[in-house]
Amino acid sequence: MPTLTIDDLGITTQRHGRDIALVDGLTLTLETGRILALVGPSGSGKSLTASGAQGVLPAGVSRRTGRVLLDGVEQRPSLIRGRTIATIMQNPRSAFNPVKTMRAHALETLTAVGHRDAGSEDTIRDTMAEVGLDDPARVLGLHPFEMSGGMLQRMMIALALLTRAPFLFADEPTTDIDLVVQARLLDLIERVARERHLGVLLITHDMGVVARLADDVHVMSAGRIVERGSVRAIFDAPAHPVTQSLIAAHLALYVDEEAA
Ligand SMILES: Nc1ncnc2c1ncn2[C@@H]1O[C@H](COP(=O)(O)OP(=O)(O)OP(=O)(O)O)[C@@H](O)[C@H]1O
Repeated sequence: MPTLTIDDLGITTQRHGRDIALVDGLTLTLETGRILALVGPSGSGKSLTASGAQGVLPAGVSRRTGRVLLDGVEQRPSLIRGRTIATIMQNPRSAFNPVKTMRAHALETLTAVGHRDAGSEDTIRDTMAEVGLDDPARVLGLHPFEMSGGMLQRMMIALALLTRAPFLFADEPTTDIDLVVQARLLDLIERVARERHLGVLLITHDMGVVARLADDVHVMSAGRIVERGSVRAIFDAPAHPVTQSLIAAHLALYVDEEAA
């Protein structure tokens, strides 16, 4: 079973001339066919972990340590991006080029990963249908501004699937989307991940999403993983105070919703 390991990742920034650790000695392993949720409070380093593993850090931060291994063999981050790891991001609207159609985006994705051929248009349409986009032929001609956030997020999932990458990083994939559409998109991500046997790193601060989708959970706090376990073990017996407070916040919300 293919595995992807992020080994000893360390990311820093400079403040007042000194190095500050944002991610510190982080190691985790994804397996195909399993969904690993990386949870933690805002600012704990979840997004930097995902971007650092792919070598696409924002300005002002740098990777000091760390390797990415595929089945135990070290990989260059620039070579695994797209080919080994596909990504779904938080704000689909900002992920698309506003002047390009969905067809142009899809063809660009296939070209980038070396899968473009005579059957490309059929493959694209089939994949769009797989993620629930009705009338793919029409949608292929649309620009981002002609589509809803939910449609764009489905298209982003379709682009991720077109790469045929065995691993998927989903960073707060439904944060900017309304609640009903959110639930459908989460179900979709779970369905395609299970059907295609993907190894998923699901970044979220929402324990409801974790309970719904994940197999395993790693909890981050201040740049480190402070607790690891199966979803059941984490919910049944959370050991670290950060895990306990994430679960308490989730249960409080749940009780409020029940009362409303
Ligand atoms: N470009 C940057 N320059 C300096 N510090 C940064 C930069 N990007 C992120 N940080 C800091 O790194 C820490 C981790 O950020 P990160 O975005 O990974 O957190 P997160 O756990 O994903 O949070 P959220 O749930 O809010 O997205 C935060 O303290 C953040 O302020």
